[in-house]
Amino acid sequence: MHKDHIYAEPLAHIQDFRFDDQVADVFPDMIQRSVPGYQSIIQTIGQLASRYQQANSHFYDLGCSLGAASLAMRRNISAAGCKIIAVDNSPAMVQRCQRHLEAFRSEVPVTVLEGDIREVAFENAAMVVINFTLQFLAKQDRSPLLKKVYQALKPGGILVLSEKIISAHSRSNQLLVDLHHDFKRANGYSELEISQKRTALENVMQPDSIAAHQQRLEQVGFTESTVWFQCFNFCSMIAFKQP
Ligand SMILES: C[S@@+](CC[C@H](N)C(=O)[O-])C[C@H]1O[C@@H](n2cnc3c(N)ncnc32)[C@H](O)[C@@H]1O
Ligand SMILES: O=C(O)C(=O)C[C@]1(C(=O)O)C=C[C@@H](O)C=C1
Repeated sequence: MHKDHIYAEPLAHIQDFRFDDQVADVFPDMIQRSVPGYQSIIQTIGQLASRYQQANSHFYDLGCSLGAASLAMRRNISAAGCKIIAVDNSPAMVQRCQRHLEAFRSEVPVTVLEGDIREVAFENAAMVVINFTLQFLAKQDRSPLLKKVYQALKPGGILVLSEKIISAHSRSNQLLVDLHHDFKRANGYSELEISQKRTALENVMQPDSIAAHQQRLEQVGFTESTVWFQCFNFCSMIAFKQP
């Protein structure tokens, strides 16, 4: 696995963070060392696919990167006529995702689409995963996407939404950010790497609070949702469409 050294040397100009070839090459190492609980979240997505699968339905992985969530779902789907659709708008990610999925054999078909999740049409879904991707959309684009997801879900279907979050209170927010930075230090990132990446993400990633997520989910039709995972300022929620 290629190690992430992208922000290790001082950069004269820190560009906005992009999911380009350089990031795609080190992505498994980067996300593992940056997101507390990432592996548990991926594993649980597999468990949820097993529980919420319905025959003849679609499973979407929106902002799939290298396809970790698609792989976890694929390993756990046994119902007939199911199909996974993984979407990402980064050509660097889509290329590698395709190769990654081809490296393992499975009966469950996966289609990898290069496209913008705001523009792709969804239907007949038993499960939709948006794992650390909604945070990269402009705030005004978040509700329309979630509304489209709600409408595409079959009765009894679920959305898994994982996000970096902010806390409404400044003292708790600062603590969660500090604990996250400690996590990064413990995983070998230097102060320079932490601060340069923070600057790179500043304009491209706008986290919401858990309350804002819950309110938005309710507004688009999800009458029930729950936080099933939180570690520091990272969380994962499940929203249910009534059976
Ligand atoms: C943090 S990564 C997601 C990680 C991945 N879901 C996983 O679990 O390993 C965010 C991904 O969302 C993609 N992305 C961001 N905005 C997008 C959009 N509007 N349409 C499609 N993909 C998008 C990026 O290219 C990137 O690969
Ligand atoms: O490194 C951070 O501080 C992050 O916010 C991690 C985060 C994310 O939450 O999506 C940001 C960009 C990378 O794609 C991987 C993970």
